[in-house]
Amino acid sequence: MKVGVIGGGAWGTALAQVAAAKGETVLLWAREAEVVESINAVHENAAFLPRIRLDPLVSATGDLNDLTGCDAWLVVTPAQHMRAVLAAAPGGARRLILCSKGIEEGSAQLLHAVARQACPGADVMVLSGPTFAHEVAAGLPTALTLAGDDLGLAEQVRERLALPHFRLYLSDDVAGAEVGGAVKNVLAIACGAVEGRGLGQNARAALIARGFAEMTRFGLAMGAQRKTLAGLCGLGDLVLTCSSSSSRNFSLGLGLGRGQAAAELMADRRTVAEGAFTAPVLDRLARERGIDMPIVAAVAALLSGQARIDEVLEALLSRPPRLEAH
Ligand SMILES: NC(=O)C1=CN([C@@H]2O[C@H](COP(=O)(O)OP(=O)(O)OC[C@H]3O[C@@H](n4cnc5c(N)ncnc54)[C@H](O)[C@@H]3O)[C@@H](O)[C@H]2O)C=CC1
Ligand SMILES: O=C(CO)COP(=O)(O)O
Repeated sequence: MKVGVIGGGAWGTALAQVAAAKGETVLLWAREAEVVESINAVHENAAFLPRIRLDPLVSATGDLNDLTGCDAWLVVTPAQHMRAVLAAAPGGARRLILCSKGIEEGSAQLLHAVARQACPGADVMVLSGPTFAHEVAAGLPTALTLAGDDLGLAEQVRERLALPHFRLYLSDDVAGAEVGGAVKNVLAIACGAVEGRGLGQNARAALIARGFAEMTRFGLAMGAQRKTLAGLCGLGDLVLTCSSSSSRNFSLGLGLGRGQAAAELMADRRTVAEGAFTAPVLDRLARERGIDMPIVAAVAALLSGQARIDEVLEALLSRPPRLEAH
């Protein structure tokens, strides 16, 4: 059976390359005809992952029905479009490995809940970690968390995908694996804003540590395990994304920190900065559940245009002192 990849952005394409390197025949569904054409004709996704020559075992289709011949699907759409794409995909029980990072705005649900509703009867797992697509596609060493309720099934997936330079660590904490990736995107916007405003590296380190406290509070409230949040898919991904302008979320924050408006920065953007969509729903969830997430609230206010960078900074820096562990 083939491996299916749903989503022809940078990450879906890099994952297709990994599966092919393991000897799997891969069929990638892409929304854009030019991506399908480019992969099939010249073995490159020039639009989203340029200058990477794809393995001949990777082919592409624009028709979701062609995925019927694939028993495992790597789902790599932007979070906000996952439900619609899965609803349009052919039915039947199969293995879904969710590789996107975010919280659905309308339902305020994590993506594994969305996938279970869209594909009843499917086995749903989550693959997440510190993984810039271009490094993975270039074969550089990377380690990720693969989480599933059934560790036996997760082990079968690991056997099909893992490579010496693509290390998969198993976990049974599906919610924990998802929370880290969703929350770190919002915190990366904050770190980019700190950089853009010229606040220095001490401030960025403080923000990463206090951001991790927010991620942990939220994760525990969502049923995640603390050790998962402290692992690759939580702290690991937070550190990566908060320290590099290769991150789309960090670069969005850079612009905000320099005083540019979110609408201006988001206009004409072809690649996805998930944190911009996760921030408002995460802020709303935190308020509804009484979870203290001041950095997330600051990012949501900046993105909505309700506050300017210096206003959110003043609000954060004037918070009353308290015990660090709280
Ligand atoms: N790029 C990376 O390094 C990594 C990305 N991810 C996650 O993977 C997911 C996909 O991101 P990328 O592959 O980077 O995408 P990308 O930013 O490279 O490309 C944008 C993608 O969005 C799709 N898209 C736009 N509008 C759509 C719609 N209406 N319906 C369905 N799809 C639509 C495009 O077809 C394209 O595949 C995101 O959740 C991201 O957080 C996770 C790990 C690493
Ligand atoms: O999730 C990622 C790395 O793990 C990619 O981050 P960005 O979406 O911010 O580029």
